Amino acid sequence: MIEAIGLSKRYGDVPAVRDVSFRCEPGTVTGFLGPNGAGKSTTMRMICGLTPPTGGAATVKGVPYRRIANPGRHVGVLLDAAAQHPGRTGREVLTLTADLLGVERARVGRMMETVGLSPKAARRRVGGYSLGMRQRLGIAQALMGDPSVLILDEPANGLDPEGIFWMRTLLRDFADRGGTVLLSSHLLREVEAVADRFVVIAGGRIAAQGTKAELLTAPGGMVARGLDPEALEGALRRAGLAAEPDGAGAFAVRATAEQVGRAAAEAGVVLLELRQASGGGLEELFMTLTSGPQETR
Ligand SMILES: Nc1ncnc2c1ncn2[C@@H]1O[C@H](COP(=O)(O)OP(=O)(O)OP(=O)(O)O)[C@@H](O)[C@H]1O
Repeated sequence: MIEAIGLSKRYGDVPAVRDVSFRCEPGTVTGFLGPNGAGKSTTMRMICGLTPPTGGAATVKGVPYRRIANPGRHVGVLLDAAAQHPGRTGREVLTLTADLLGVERARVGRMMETVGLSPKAARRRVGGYSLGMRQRLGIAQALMGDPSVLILDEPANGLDPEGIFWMRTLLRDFADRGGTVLLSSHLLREVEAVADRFVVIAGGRIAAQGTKAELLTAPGGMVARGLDPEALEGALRRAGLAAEPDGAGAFAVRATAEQVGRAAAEAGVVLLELRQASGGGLEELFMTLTSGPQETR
């Protein structure tokens, strides 16, 4: 289980993460979604004790990560696959990891096989690896200690479609055996097929969270188009409804159809279109939730 409770992080004037709370339960894969710069990496680094939060707290298996003895035996972490030592071979990296965690070296070969790194590839220096190979190596490292929790930041980056399919299967199996998985991506389609729950972050804040069904039926995410867009925007704001231009002349509004309809009627604004943003599926909802201006203050 992973729990983030009101996590916040400021870098000087920049609030990178604001009051982020969510839970990842055993047996599930949680997709942590948001555009670049939304605050995913900062949140994951706080969960893993690498970045101190400005506010809030996080626990993994009930305790702060830094208090877990030999954490690699409980939590597999892959935060930056590109950060491997370029001069070591893949096998050396994994052997060092095994020694560090105190697991038998025989596991190195097994993990190479699990992630699809051939013995030939494992003899090569990491400096010559593609990003996809580094991701596979990073996942092998994360799995080395036979953890029950996996925290992976953009693990699909650099993987080809076959690699993404492989990773999906691996993470699904891991969760089906009772593991807890948190994986981030800026692309919905990379995680949509594997995640049980989604946490969507935009501008450092949680924009939505829940299962696919919950997200698609949740109030909010209406699309409204008015004869006079400015008048509609003013009417929505006066009614206290958050509205963001969708770039195509309409507004994404986090409210119910009734709230939007009443706000328009009270202001005498003619509505040309009013529908659930989720009519276009999760992809459209994700775009709506994350398409607002990424305010940084
Ligand atoms: N060490 C840092 N110092 C200053 N600002 C930072 C630092 N790390 C992150 N930020 C800022 O915090 C915000 C969130 O960044 P973060 O890397 O967490 O986002 P992200 O969702 O992981 O995006 P990406 O996928 O591009 O890494 C951004 O505005 C970023 O510029």
